[in-house]
Amino acid sequence: MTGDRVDRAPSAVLIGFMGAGKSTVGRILADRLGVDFIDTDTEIVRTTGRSIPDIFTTDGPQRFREIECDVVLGVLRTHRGVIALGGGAVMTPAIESALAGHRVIYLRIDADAGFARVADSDRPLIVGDDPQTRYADLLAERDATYTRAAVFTVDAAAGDAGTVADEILTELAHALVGERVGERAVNS
Ligand SMILES: Nc1ncnc2c1ncn2[C@@H]1O[C@H](COP(=O)(O)OP(=O)(O)OP(=O)(O)O)[C@@H](O)[C@H]1O
Ligand SMILES: O=C(O)C1=C[C@@H](O)[C@@H](O)[C@H](O)C1
Ligand SMILES: [Mg+2]
Repeated sequence: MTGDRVDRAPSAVLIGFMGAGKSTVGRILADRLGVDFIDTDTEIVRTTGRSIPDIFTTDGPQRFREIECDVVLGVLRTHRGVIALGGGAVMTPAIESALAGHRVIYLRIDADAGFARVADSDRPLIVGDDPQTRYADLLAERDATYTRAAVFTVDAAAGDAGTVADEILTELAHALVGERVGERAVNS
C-alpha cells in the first residue's frame, strides 16, 4: 500500500459468518482505535427504511444482495474507520474484488458456537426447518471464500468480544508494520 492508499482506506474490514461477532467486536475495535464504526447491515436498514427480514421475504435474496452490494461498495469508498460487513456480503463477487488491498479480517467461528449465538434471532437465512443444519452447511460453503478474502483470520471464540478485539489489534499492528516496510521498499 502506498502512503496515499493507507490514508484513504478504511482502518479495518471485518468479515465472517452470522454470529461471529463482526458488529459487536467491530464497535469495540473502532473505539479502541479512536475511529468511527459502520455496520453495512445497519446502513442497509437506514438507507432503505426497511428491515433485513422484510427485504429478504418481500423482494427476495437476490434483490437484498443488489442493495447490499451498492451499500458495501459505497462504504468501502468513503468510510475511514472500521467496517463490519453483513455475513454474506463477501459471496458477491464484486464485493470480494473490491476488498482486495484492504485490511480484511476474518472472524472465524465454528458452527456450534456460532449457531448458539444467533439461534434466537430473526436472521432470515436461518428460519424454517432445521436452522442448525442450514447454519452449518452455509458456513462450510463460505469458509474458503472468507479465508481467501482476508489478510488474516482471528478466532471469534477466543474470549469475550473485548478479547477478540485485542487479538485483532495485535494482528493489525503486525500488518501495519508490513505495510510500512512495503512502502519503504517502493519509495527507496
Ligand atoms: N466474543 C464473543 N463472545 C461471546 N458472545 C459474543 C462474542 N462476540 C459476539 N457475541 C454475541 O454474539 C451475538 C452475535 O454477534 P454479532 O451480531 O456481533 O454477530 P455478526 O457477526 O455481526 O452477525 P451478522 O453476520 O448476522 O451480522 C450477539 O449476541 C453478541 O453479543
Ligand atoms: O450471512 C448472511 O447471508 C447474512 C448475514 C447478515 O449479516 C445479514 O446481512 C443478512 O441476514 C444475511
Ligand atoms: Mg452484524
